Amino acid sequence: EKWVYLNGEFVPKSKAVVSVFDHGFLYGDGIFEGIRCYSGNVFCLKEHIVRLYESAKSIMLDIPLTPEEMEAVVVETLEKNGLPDAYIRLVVSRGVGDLGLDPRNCKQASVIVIAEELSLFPQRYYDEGLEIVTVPTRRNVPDALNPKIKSLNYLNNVLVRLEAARAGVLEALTLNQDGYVCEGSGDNIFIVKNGKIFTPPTYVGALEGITRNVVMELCETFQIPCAEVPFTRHDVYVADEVFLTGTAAEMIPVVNVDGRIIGSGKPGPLTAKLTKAFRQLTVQRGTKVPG
Ligand SMILES: Cc1ncc(COP(=O)(O)O)c(CNc2cccc(C(=O)O)c2)c1O
Repeated sequence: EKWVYLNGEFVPKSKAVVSVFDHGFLYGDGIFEGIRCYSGNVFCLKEHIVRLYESAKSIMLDIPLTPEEMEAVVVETLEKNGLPDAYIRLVVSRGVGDLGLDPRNCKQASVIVIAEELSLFPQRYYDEGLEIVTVPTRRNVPDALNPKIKSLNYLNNVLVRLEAARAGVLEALTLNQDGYVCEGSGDNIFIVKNGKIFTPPTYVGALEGITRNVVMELCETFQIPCAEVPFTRHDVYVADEVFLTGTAAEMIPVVNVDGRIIGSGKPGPLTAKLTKAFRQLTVQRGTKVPG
């Protein structure tokens, strides 16, 4: 049976429970990270931990572990479960309180680390490309809840994923309140046009994805011009290539958006080049799990 790290100890998966008075459950008052381990290498662990503690600071949530201790807990959870390839879900909630909203009544944050096998989209979509649609549900307004905070408030994302499912596709594109393209329900978007790459700036309302940042760094390495500029659905439709990025999704080509065939209708050459380089990085950059 798998082990889950729960508030300082490892418990069997079947016994990994939190209180109904946990404000992560009652109000979504908490933050999380999705991290991936490739052949014993926890990819970009430090970057994920930095984002976790920034999210915590932003919502004034005190994490009862130092970043170094948190990194060690992630590594230990992988070791304990003997998983060389895994998806890690790291959750920190405000913890147990009373039924009132006030977070000051929560004495101790809950810290949970889960390690599971995971593959998000079937392999053939990586080979052939995804079809996605734009959905009516807009992305959260940034000054209501900053999209750079990876919070447990994922109902907006869940509703987007529902609308994708109702449209018969696996992922959706969201717009912000001004009609600019934002991101998918759980991944960032990139478009390629005349050898240049574009991705929405986070102020449009997108999460600052770790994978997104790695791709932008790879563009620098390959001297491919890459800019964070707001763009619209029209720009997506007329792009030469489109792909999505995320820890769960990794890098996945998109070949059809709202019925418009993207470029040749096949995954594009720049997408392939960046994906190959990304794959090489996944076993190089990160923290090794001993044993
Ligand atoms: C809204 C959003 N945007 C972008 C990403 C990609 O960020 P990273 O490159 O740092 O992973 C995410 C994170 N991706 C994410 C989080 C939780 C669940 C799922 C799912 O698809 O089930 C996906 C996300 O939730």
